[in-house]
Amino acid sequence: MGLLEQISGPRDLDALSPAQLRQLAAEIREFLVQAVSRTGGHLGPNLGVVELTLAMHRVFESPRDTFVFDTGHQSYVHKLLTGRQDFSTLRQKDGLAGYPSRAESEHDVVENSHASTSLSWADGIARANTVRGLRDRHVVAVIGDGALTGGMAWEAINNISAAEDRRLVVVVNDNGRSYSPTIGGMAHHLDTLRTTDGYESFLSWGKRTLNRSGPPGRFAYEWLHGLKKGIKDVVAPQGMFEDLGLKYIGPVDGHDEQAVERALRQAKAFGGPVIVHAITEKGRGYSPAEQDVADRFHAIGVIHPETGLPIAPSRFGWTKVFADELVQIGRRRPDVVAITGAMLEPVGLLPFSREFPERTIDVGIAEQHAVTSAAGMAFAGLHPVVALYATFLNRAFDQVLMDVALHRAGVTFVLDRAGITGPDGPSHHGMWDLAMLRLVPGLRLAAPRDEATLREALRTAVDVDDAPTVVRYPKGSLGPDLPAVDRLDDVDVVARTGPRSDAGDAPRVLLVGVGPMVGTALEAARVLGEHGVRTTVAAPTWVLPMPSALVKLAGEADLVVTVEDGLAEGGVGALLGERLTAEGHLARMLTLGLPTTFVDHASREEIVARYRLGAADVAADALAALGSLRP
Ligand SMILES: Cc1ncc(C[n+]2csc(CCOP(=O)(O)OP(=O)(O)O)c2C)c(N)n1
Ligand SMILES: CC(=O)[C@@H](O)[C@H](O)COP(=O)(O)O
Ligand SMILES: [Mg+2]
Repeated sequence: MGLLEQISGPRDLDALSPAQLRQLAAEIREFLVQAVSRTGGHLGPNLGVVELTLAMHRVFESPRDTFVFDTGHQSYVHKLLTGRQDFSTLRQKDGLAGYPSRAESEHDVVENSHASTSLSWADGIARANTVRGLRDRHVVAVIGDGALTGGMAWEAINNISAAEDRRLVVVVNDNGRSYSPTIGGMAHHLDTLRTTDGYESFLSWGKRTLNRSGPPGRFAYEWLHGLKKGIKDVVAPQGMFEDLGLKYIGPVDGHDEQAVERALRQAKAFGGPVIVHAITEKGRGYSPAEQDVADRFHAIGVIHPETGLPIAPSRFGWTKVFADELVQIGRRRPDVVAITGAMLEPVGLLPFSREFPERTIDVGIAEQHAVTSAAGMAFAGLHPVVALYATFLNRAFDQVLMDVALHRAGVTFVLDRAGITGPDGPSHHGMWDLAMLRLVPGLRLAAPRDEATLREALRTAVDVDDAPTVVRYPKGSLGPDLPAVDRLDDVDVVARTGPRSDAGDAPRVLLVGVGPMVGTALEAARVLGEHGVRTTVAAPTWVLPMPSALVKLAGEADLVVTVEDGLAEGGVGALLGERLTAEGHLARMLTLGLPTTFVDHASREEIVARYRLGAADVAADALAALGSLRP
């Protein structure tokens, strides 16, 4: 029996010797590689925090002491040490969540997975502990160097540093990378702290020299100490954290469990806010990850554990088409620049960055800054394309509204992973974008249904220079093109099914598919046609503002059914309903989409089935609604 199987909770770690802890770390790495290669997940980040997490659980006493993992994608080791060793259903329906989950364990607290929030959470918890007189409880926040580029982290540090009595330990897990290497002044500062080789070797040279010349006198030690302080200011300008009032311990080798323990014990004893700077390596101990220059296996699909090669082909067809079209636009338009929030490759900007490195801007995990900075670039004559995952635009709503839209800035937002995303769970579904963005005056939004409309929408979007434009599309593979059979102004009709339009009094249904749900609408229309229902399938690419042609078409139908993979309340269907009512049409409507709830992790197909968004269910609901329409 291995050591890992004997760990049912953190206190089982207490009796282990340093040698046993090293063995346990090796077992955990082997477990992670085997388990995550079967399900997919955040392998690289977790391989990097094995010793760190072991040390945290030995020095502190979770759940009495609170652990907050920034983003939470690096919490697998924590799960293993807190009674969750069945990873067979990781990120699958009803299985283990890919992030901390309060439903799973009392050891999990923050499950939001949007980066850079951990220090605010930790500040709040520690403040509450102080107010409630719980002076012996500690809060430990683990934040990556990437998450540390986010504005919220600095708002929190500003508060934490002013609170001398707060029992708060900030562990900076510094692997030098977000997905790709972390950028900016903050990253540079950490880099400087990390590369104190000159300083450390000078010090050990000093110690060796003194030792060789016999037992050192007091003077020699004072000389060494003075020298140490002097050089440290020159070689390792660690002043920033300390100038802010935070005690700084480090840098410490994050893969030396005993060294991390020592640093954490020191931090615990200090009694006020402390930063422990740990240097780690993403993907540590698994050579395919260590050698992966792109992202060190940040988030993988199913792979062969021996080789690290993917088992399924690439899943991101929409992203690839965007990537290709943007390069073509970039060749024609020298004013077009691309902005990413630390996700160059996942959002498809790698090809653009290779061809136009000077026109590619990685702002770090800083979506709010990305948006307002884009407004500035638009003002100064550029056309920025801000490429984000849809869910991460949520936090920059105010900037879209007040900086871009109010100033009529020509900025294009490309929202990947819009709608249902799947295994990353509630925080990652990009399901709020349509309901949120419809409130922005002047904003135009396209939800392309296939490759051709994605390319066309992007070209149209970058031509708009006096308003925000948005192109949103889902995660996953791209189906075949769905050409129009007719076009009414700017609304495509992609099918007409059922009896001919002059055939008696057969009911007329308008099915409206939004983006990837056009395929679903087409299939549902085929079923309705077989039931003798005259069905028109409309596929408006530009859904905001609401196209008048769509309102007109809807006004002529007996039943209007809208299908989208965003919120039903407040989405495109709801907006169409409002417009119809405002214009005096009393069409019967079914607005199908996601309920206003947090949608758990599961595959896209399972979520579609759960919320009755598959073609068979759409058709059945439409037929039921028609039944209730009959006199
Ligand atoms: C607001 C927000 N933007 C983007 C992301 C996507 N994202 C997830 S992890 C990650 C990189 C995090 O880097 P770091 O904090 O250094 O952790 P590491 O993966 O290196 O351990 C990014 C950009 C996110 N989770 N939240
Ligand atoms: C964005 C984020 O947090 C990622 O770590 C996520 O898990 C990756 O998901 P994709 O597989 O959709 O890129
Ligand atoms: Mg990092």
